[in-house]
Amino acid sequence: MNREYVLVINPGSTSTKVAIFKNSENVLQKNLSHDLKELENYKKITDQFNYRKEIILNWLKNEGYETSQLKAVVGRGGMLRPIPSGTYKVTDDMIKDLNIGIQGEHASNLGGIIARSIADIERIQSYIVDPVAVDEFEDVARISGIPDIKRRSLLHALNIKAVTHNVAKDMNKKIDDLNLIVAHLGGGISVVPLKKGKMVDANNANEMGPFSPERTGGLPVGDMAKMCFSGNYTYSEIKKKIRGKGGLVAYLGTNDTREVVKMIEKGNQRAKLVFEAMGYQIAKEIGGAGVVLAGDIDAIVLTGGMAHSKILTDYIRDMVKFMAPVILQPGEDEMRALNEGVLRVLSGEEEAKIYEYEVLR
Ligand SMILES: Nc1ncnc2c1ncn2[C@@H]1O[C@H](COP(=O)(O)OP(=O)(O)OP(=O)(O)O)[C@@H](O)[C@H]1O
Ligand SMILES: CCCC(=O)O
Repeated sequence: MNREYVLVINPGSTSTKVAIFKNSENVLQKNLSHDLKELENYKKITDQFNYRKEIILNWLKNEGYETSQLKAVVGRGGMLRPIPSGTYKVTDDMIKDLNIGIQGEHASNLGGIIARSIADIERIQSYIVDPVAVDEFEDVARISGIPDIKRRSLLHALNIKAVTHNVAKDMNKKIDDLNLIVAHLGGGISVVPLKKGKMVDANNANEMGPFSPERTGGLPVGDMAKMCFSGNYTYSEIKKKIRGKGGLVAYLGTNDTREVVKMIEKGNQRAKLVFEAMGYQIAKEIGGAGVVLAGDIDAIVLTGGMAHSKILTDYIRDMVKFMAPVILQPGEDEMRALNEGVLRVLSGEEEAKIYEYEVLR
């Protein structure tokens, strides 16, 4: 049988996106939703490995495909040690770090693990592309204010890099010639200054920066420390408050921006205030990113699911347009970006990186 397809796997917190590509053509794509009750049975995200893998293999079979038709498998890569941008072969040390969650737990840690396991059935190559741990920070961005804690580069690297390539192409420029600010506005928010194509700083969507549909972003640290030691919460409850149950969902009971917009349209003043506060914090973060670029900014790009929301993008645009033109690239095309990372390697345009040789610190 001809091996002509690349299987793309992108695990999210409650679903796994899967796609089959034939060269650049997306032949089939599906969002496989998972039973939340089932997911709650697993202590760690990586414990969901077998459960999600079986669902993916069943989907493949039900759609009439065999693993023997695959030439490669690629997964969204996770919270690895800091590494440069690129396409990586999934290797043993990488699997170890994904399983431990060396920089924390994240659904994308499952991407490489599942990709490797399905690829091993056929003895074909598995890859990850531009994982959330891509690190192009300048050293000055790593200092937090307390020596025990470092500011870390954890960001929506895959979509941000893909969007940067799109914008550069539209502007007929090379990414190395551009200074951009890209704000990925999804379930989590990454605001990133790109200096000549390099992501030299970022807010770390899990811990800092603006609040988002389901995350708190940065908080007043004194009050947070008090809350942690109040005796009212376990560590795991606090973590859930910060990521999963923080942000829009904490104030308004939904993490769906479309629902919030409906509330505002019906005259809900609290929804309006909270939504504007999110826009305000995003715009402020963009302002900070502009300072990182010393005001030399070619464009500000708004991307991710929430960039579909006109009311939000209009609000942000009004606040930041004095800095540079604002470009909208709503949604994300991570599946295509993952496939393209593999195609660049298979065509010989780029060499696959080896994690063990690339770890930065
Ligand atoms: N057409 C739309 N209009 C307005 N908001 C939208 C639209 N589509 C998605 N969103 C909002 O975008 C947010 C989720 O964005 P997205 O789908 O990019 O996130 P995700 O993939 O779940 O998480 P992340 O981007 O952090 O990895 C939700 O609040 C959702 O309601
Ligand atoms: C850690 C950056 C990616 C995400 O927030 O999901």
